[in-house]
Amino acid sequence: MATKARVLAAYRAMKDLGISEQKTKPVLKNLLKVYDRNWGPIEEENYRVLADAIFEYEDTEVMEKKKCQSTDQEALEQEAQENDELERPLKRLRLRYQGQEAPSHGQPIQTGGSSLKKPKVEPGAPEPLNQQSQGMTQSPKSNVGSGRAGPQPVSTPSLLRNKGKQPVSAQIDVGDKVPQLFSSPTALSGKNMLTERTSNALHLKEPRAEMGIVPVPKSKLLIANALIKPKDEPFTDGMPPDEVPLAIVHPESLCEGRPSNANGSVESLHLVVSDAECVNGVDKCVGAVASSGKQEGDLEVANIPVKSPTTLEIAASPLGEVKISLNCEFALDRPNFHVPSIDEVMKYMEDKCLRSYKIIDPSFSVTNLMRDFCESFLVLGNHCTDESLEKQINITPVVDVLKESTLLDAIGHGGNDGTTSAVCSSWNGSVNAKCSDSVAATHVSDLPLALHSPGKHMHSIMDSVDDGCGEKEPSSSMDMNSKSIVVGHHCQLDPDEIRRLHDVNDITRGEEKVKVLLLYDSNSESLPSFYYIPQSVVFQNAELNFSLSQIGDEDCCPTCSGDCSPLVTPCACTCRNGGDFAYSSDGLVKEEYLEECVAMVRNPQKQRLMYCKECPVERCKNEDMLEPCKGHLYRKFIKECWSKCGCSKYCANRVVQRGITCKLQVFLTPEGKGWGLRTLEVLPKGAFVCEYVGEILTIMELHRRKLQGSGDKHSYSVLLDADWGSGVITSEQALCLDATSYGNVARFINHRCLDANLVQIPIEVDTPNHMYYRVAFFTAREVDAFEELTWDYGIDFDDHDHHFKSFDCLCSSSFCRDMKRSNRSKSASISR
Ligand SMILES: C[S@@+](CC[C@H](N)C(=O)[O-])C[C@H]1O[C@@H](n2cnc3c(N)ncnc32)[C@H](O)[C@@H]1O
Repeated sequence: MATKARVLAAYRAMKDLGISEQKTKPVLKNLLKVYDRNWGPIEEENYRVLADAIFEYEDTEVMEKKKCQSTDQEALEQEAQENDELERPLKRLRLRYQGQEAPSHGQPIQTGGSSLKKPKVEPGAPEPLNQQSQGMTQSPKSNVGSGRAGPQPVSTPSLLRNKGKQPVSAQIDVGDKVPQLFSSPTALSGKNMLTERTSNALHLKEPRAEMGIVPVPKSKLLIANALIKPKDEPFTDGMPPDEVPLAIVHPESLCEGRPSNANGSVESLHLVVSDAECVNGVDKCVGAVASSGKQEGDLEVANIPVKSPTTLEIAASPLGEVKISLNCEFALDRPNFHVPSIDEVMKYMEDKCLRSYKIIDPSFSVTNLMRDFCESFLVLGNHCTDESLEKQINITPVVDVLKESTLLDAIGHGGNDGTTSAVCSSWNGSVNAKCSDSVAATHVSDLPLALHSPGKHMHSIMDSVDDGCGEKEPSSSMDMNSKSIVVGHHCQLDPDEIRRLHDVNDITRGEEKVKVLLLYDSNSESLPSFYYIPQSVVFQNAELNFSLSQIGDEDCCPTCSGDCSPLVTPCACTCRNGGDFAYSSDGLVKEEYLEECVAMVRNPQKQRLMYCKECPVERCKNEDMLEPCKGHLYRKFIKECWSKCGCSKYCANRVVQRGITCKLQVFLTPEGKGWGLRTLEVLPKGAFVCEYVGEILTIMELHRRKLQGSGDKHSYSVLLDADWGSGVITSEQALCLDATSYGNVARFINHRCLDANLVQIPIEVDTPNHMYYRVAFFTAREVDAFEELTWDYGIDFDDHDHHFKSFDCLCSSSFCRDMKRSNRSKSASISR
């Protein structure tokens, strides 16, 4: 790009941030000097460096003015500190580009006349003490605010503005055990299969010493981290003293001699780290409570003293519930305090972040920041990846905590999407953000995993939610003050129930490259029990040879390399596809190929049926009185390249084996077909959707299972009969896929007569013997986002002995074979 165009683009970017060209010009000039006219670092991240430098410049100007006005020592000290801070971002910037696009060193950075010395960077040189202590805030959470994983070129808020104060962010240590502060009586008897506690308890690490902050012994810190219930808040009036809400320790019972103030509600919140006497008192009492037993699965509390009088509390459970609670008690000192709307607060915070913390990322939002915060907690707590939790957490503003139902909605019944997160603010100045991962989201819905009333003396806000175990505490037992802690208890579940607990955010439980969502609401029937498997597995005696030796050179292309598709002469694999590639370069089944496959299924004239001499299906039914074969549809195969071929995994002739790539969702069909599968994005014609995965069985075994009766309402089997009729097939060779107990998303695809939007194509990957092949579904036409995906099961609705349990077809296709059948029988009965 020409320099002029680059300059104009930079002006434009700054203008978008409300920075005038006049302000931008001198700073840009200087930055170009600093970077030796190298635009790369300046243009990066939407001119972040430039914006940062302009802000720095403005700050410097303000400081210069201050310097002129202020003469006393204090002002000078402050300036020194601010100068130090000011240098740091630039130092980081410079360090970042050192050795690559290195700006010329040794030049002073001129920002609009104010000369900023470039800090000397000496490798290995110790950093000044205050910088060290600030560096300590650069735990993973330092990046959480910006929602970025990597190091940030722009100073984080805590680095710039938390001048010498105790760090806001807690250091979370995983694996290091500390005693849990709160417990419930049920912990003693609790047999909780799901919440077996591991050593990865989340807790706070003692902050390292900072300038001006006296290190607090760990025991005292733990006390400061204790959740203390405000003494007499309206909802607890009349509550017997022993009815202490779960995880809330009444301060008066803990800190004797510590008086409450006039309104009785503030004093207890004032937990100052250095308040040794009370702290000790609390320590003992809390210790006593803790030793009474820890409820596995409880939320564990990490309470971070921000700076009195504000307390940040984080509660997390091994099930992945994370709750953040911020108590801004100074609000209580103000009689005119009103509860602002969460939207208002978010907006205000975003402006503040923009102004004060110089977060200029246009996608920055406080909600995201909180979500990232919770996500980080879950990541550290679960030892899982960010990716696996990515965007699972929803923050839902809920303001009116005085309405029980609203709060319950926010916490327990967070909405139809199954999420349970909430941000609540209350009249007493506490703000809660709660989020839970998928299991938690599921268990507050109607699925079996549910909350269990912890007993008479302990109440959680969730007690009023039907726990799914038949226990429902009256809502009067609910203590609204306990909202800062929500503790989940779980029923004992049998393995079958556990299987039912599908992760609403990804029913594949990470088995696929993409997540498959479950649209679940509390009115939904439960998802049938099954284990998600991404690839078919062989059951017992199914005769299936996966050995490499059976794949001869004629069945693969060992001499190919890279991608087979650009080859002029089709390779051995593609020869098997009629001498041409079945897939286009973008992975779609080629039009002609697809049309042929579709016609074979849809068009009766083009349908070719093959008849077995001794049909295995009939043999299953009655070997002694063998019925003639009813015919099997001839299908066109696609042969994909495979590991024994010389080409790479990214060869265009490998589509199905790469797995699902589109966004899918399992949902409850409104017509009454049960669960179904739909796409969340537009799919072009010929796109691979998914493979039908299940247990590879002999059809004898399928028949046996059918006779045994699984009790399942639905059937989940597919015959692998595309090559039957070519000779005598033994009972061991006649195979099918059964996805009843083990399967993938395909088990949710419902049937549609004739004009279904998916077509089934048999795929040969690693087994040249067509007794086994993969069953892949491709779109027969372009499919709209949110359209249900269907395929024609090929059911003859007149045949009641079909391997599929008969059902009344609700496909609503105008070609519906079942409808025609029922019309036929209706007209037959009329004519009789
Ligand atoms: C492979 S499963 C599909 C998923 C199933 N709906 C579920 O909830 O798990 C096949 C079963 O779904 C139901 N089904 C599929 N297509 C249907 C249709 N067009 N009309 C009525 N029921 C259908 C039948 O009970 C059938 O046995």
